Amino acid sequence: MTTARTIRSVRAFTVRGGGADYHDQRDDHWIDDHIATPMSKYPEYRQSRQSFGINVLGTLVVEVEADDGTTGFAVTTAGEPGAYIVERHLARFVEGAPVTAIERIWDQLYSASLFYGRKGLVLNVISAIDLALWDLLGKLRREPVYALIGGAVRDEQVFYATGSRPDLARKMGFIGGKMPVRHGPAEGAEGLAATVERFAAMREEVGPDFWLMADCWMSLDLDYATRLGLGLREHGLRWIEEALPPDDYWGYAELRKRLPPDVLVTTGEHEATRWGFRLLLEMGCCDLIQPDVNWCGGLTELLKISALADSRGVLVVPHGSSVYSYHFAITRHNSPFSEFLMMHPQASEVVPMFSPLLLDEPVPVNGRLRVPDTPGFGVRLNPECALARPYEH
Ligand SMILES: C[C@H](O)[C@H](O)CC(=O)C(=O)O
Ligand SMILES: [Mg+2]
Repeated sequence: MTTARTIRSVRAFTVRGGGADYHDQRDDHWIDDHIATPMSKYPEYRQSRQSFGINVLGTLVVEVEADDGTTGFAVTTAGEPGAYIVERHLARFVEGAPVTAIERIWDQLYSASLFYGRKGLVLNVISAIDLALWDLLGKLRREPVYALIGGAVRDEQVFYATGSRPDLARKMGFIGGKMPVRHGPAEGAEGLAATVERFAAMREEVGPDFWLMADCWMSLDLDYATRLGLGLREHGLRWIEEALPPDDYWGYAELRKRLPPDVLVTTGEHEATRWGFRLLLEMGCCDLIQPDVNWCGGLTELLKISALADSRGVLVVPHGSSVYSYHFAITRHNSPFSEFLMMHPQASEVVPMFSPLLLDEPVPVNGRLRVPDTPGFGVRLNPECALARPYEH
């Protein structure tokens, strides 16, 4: 009986180069080529996000082992600081607990770290522990995680693609393409015009019906976001994403009021917990929410966030997070499509999102994916990726 099993140990490893810290790429990658950020006001940090440290953390791998030797694991963006938090603080709430005590463990992880956590790195760590526990439970019960949380509501998931080439994404069968905005307010009217021109040219390439979105990665201000949203609307903008810093709930609510209803305002990938998303929903900040299951608190928390959104008729379109969100989205009526982040340097091929870290990581084919029935999340760690364990306890 699974309920008799307990957790013998939890271990925290770090690894560099892609994986969950998907911004940790080579320097010829589209994802680090002059993309607007909150640091773009400083010219020395404008060309490369790695120059200000977007990839400073690296990947955290959390492994949980049951008393029968079965192991589950999950990954997130947290690196060595995350490993420290697992091994020196949060391990005590996991080791010795029943493998089924996922809710109680989550509450202890969150409550015990409230004095220094609440969002960001600590919630990334809690997310990885939570996802590792779900992976372990699935392996012990020999069920895919999606079957543990209510089962699939559709046969397959459809995807839009994020990257520099929506024109190629359309040919690969994706339902839409999301492009990074490359110029922020510091680059003035010229930068805004360049974004509109690039979007207009892409619209010509993809035709009138293919979804085109703009990802602003927290880089704009309310006035600029309003002008950009109106400018891109002329070329069929479907949504403007993360236009403002995540704490500016008031700015998002105002942006939502200023833009016409056919331009969706979206955000959420850097938000965490049911309370953070409740604020976004109750303040009317956005039309759909985009939590990242590796950052928002894990699957246990995302199920709560999703129910909140569903009660208000709001879609939940998880930020790209590979198998960890596929098993969630396929079970939710209000998650009818998902994001796939194009991790090929030129966005010209479909490669696994957390490559090279995971083996058996599924990818969309012709823009759609059937979630495999393999137990847990159905992936294995690539033994060729050298893991370090900096804070063994
Ligand atoms: C493309 C964006 O700048 C970022 O790298 C990824 C992201 O925000 C998303 O996939 O959404
Ligand atoms: Mg985004």
